Amino acid sequence: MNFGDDLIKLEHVSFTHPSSEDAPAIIKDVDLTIHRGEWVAVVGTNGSGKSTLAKLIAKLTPVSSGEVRFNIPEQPPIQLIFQNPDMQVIGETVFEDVCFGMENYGIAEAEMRQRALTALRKVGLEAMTDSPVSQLSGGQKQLLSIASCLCMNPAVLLFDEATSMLDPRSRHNIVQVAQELHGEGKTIVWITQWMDELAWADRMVVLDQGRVAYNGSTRDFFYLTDEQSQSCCDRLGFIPPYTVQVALSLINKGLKLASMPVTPAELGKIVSLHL
Ligand SMILES: Nc1ncnc2c1ncn2[C@@H]1O[C@H](COP(=O)(O)OP(=O)(O)OP(=O)(O)O)[C@@H](O)[C@H]1O
Repeated sequence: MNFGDDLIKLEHVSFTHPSSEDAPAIIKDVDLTIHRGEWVAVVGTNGSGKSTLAKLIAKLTPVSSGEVRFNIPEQPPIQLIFQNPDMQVIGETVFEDVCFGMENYGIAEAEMRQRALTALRKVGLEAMTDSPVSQLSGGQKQLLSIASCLCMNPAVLLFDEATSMLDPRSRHNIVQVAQELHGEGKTIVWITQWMDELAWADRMVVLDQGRVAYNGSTRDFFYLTDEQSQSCCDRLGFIPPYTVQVALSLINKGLKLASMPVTPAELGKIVSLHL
């Protein structure tokens, strides 16, 4: 797949928290480019620096050294959807909250209403449009903060483990919304701990103790092996998604697969060739 311009470029970015300057850097010498229209997944274990990297990419946190460069004419350039919705929910009612960011950008009332209702419908919150935010569950607040970001129509949507509080149906729904937006040309940065969420990414980046340990295709991450028959996924100690586990088990049983599946649909297609 071909992608457009370089939208965001991180060059030798490092970050040390100002409160613990003697401690090792949290982000270490990261070089990373995000292209227009790309879906980049970022994975890493707890504490590997994913949320810190997200805030550096969105320029919400200043780098300690290096540079983050934007080549994004649109306004707003980027919206970060946090892991914890309490970081983002501001309004008294659902409708007020979803309109808050748009008000700051001076969007006309009628358009604001239309964008708000469309975003609330997309995330499945339209029935709660007039509800007080205080009556929302944690997961519903997360859906609300996703809706608030969607209706800002940024060039880049950066989801920082945004589905971690959601039930499986809502999570599936949000992945579908992101897929639709990606299909329309939006750039997506998707930070996750769920290996099955990598299936939709054009490229994945693995963060290990603040460093980029892998930057490439998901297929190569799971299937490309070294002389010791270890994949990058094995070496870094991740457990591959169910689809890849099934494919590897078929290969171990001697089946020659026509190609290496990452999504369940790809696996289904390959297995059907052997029936
Ligand atoms: N305010 C702070 N002061 C000092 N260190 C911090 C601060 N906030 C985070 N850290 C440290 O930075 C490191 C990276 O944290 P970060 O939240 O970016 O990781 P993460 O990969 O997003 O983790 P998780 O998956 O658990 O959310 C951790 O070791 C954490 O302890």
